[in-house]
Amino acid sequence: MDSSSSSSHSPSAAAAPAPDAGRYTFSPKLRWQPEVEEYFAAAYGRDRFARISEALARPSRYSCIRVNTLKSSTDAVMHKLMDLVCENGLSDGIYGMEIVGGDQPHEQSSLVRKCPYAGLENVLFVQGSGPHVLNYNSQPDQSVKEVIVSRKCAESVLRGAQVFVPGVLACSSHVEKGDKVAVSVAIEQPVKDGGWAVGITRGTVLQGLQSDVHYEERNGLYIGQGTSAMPRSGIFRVPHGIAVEMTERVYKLPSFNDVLEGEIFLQNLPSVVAAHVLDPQPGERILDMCAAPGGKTTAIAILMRDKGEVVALDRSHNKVMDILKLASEMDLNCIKAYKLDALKSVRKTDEATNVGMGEAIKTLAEDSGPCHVTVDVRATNVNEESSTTTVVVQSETEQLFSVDDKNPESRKYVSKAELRKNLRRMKNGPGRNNCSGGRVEKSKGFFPNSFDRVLLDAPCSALGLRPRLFAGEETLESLKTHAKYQRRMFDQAVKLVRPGGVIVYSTCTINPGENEALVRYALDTYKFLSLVSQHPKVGGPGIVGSCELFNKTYTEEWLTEHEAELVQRFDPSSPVDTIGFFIAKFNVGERQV
Ligand SMILES: C[S@@+](CC[C@H](N)C(=O)[O-])C[C@H]1O[C@@H](n2cnc3c(N)ncnc32)[C@H](O)[C@@H]1O
Repeated sequence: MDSSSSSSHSPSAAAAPAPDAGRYTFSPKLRWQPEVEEYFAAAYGRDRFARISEALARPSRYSCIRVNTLKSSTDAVMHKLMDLVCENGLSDGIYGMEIVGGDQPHEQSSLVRKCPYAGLENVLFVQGSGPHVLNYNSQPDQSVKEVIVSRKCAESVLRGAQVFVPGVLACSSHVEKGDKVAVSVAIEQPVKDGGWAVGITRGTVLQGLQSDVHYEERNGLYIGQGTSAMPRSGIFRVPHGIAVEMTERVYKLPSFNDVLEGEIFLQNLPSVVAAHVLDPQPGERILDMCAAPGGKTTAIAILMRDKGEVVALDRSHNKVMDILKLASEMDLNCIKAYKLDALKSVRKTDEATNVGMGEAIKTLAEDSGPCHVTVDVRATNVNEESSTTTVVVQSETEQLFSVDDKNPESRKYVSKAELRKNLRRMKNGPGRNNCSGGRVEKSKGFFPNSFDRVLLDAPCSALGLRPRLFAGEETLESLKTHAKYQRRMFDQAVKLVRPGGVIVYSTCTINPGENEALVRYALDTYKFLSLVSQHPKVGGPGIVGSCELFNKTYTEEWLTEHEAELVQRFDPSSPVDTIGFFIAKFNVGERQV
């Protein structure tokens, strides 16, 4: 759609102080629902919450890289990355630009460095930089062409992406392929009758920086400068593709696309820490309840030296495919990924493991007359927890059949080659994945007490992810809904872990209702759980006490001083400069029957 309306960008209360003519810095103000702001201010104190809010609106100034130590060493990867930084220009533009505040350019040699925290020797940091001052006035007589992008698009660009076609909201009238364009972001603003609106329709024509009556509103919201990859008409006509190749960015982070694939994984530091805190041991059986895209799953498998079993669940088919793809890239064989709603991950004990299989075999035996039935669980696709159980049955006449336990009547001839393949799988372990050609296995769930350790990296409000340019979509009500969902998931985790086992609970949100209040619920509900200390410890303590807000219509219990010291809370405004994240670790004692 190519609207001919001129810019109607709504007034922005998020505007920064007026910049020098043509020089722009990035200084967005993160907006919250007033009731949520009130609640967080009660939890953190107003000043600390303001600092957190400010930090959330910009990206971390470094990239964290986890090394696949089964394929390479941290030292070897460090040297390769240093070479890449120097030779291939991963550091393009990290130097030589004016930086606002104290974050000055680094020496090339210190761009890649080892993570300084004990226990995280498999982690490297690659330095980025910003915020940089943007200057559009190199040719003052020429009017500057502009592109305004959506908030989601801008958040990706701040993390290093290009501007893709669907992300463009508005553009100057005569943009041609190859033109230099200034890129800014349209962020939701409060509207008179309540709620929020972006106030700009896709296809809007912009009048140029100086002549556009609204250009002042975009102060503080410029994210960089780029070269248009197509004319304006294309940007609003084609469905996908790069619209603008960024050449100058307000924050610069080196790009790792297709770099050392399988050897490294770009991952937030707290996520790496969460996998280490779980402390998985080779040979154990681990459950990763909400696993996609598999960042923590693969970290766990590597810590186990690919020995044992990591069961990775996600409710989305495509996301399970992502896990399997990542496991395959990293050459990890101990990961088994299934599509399953984690809220239904406990299988009832009265469903005996092999009922389906037994029935299937009986039916077949009765049907085929006397036969010699061989069921080698390891040699076949048999999976007690899978809904596509396949049993290979060998009759006296050496014929091989597979029987689906959902449909015992069904018999399918299985070639000897297939059986040999299965035997090979038995020898080589469970296989890199349980899907081929896009097929993902579903699971019926797992029996109680069947895992040594469980990681519940819960779906959450994600209010710790950064950069985040708007937070008004979350209300107190929606925050409560996340918390209820997490409790139900935690209930499942408690059933699945064996006595003597471990549960690690984590989220990427700063919301105490999904963090400390979950821990309170866990400890008050399950007396056999104990909160334990964590290694490595990088984050700070949890939040102590409780809150009562809005005439006691909103109350929440958090932690005691002692408990707060045992959890890890990653504050985005701390010098560690990570996303907002929370980790709690529980030891599981004997249940009282
Ligand atoms: C925080 S992300 C997990 C990130 C992952 N642990 C990692 O480190 O790469 C949460 C995931 O939970 C999944 N999810 C949400 N509800 C679920 C459910 N009921 N059962 C299983 N997975 C669920 C989402 O699809 C999403 O991939």
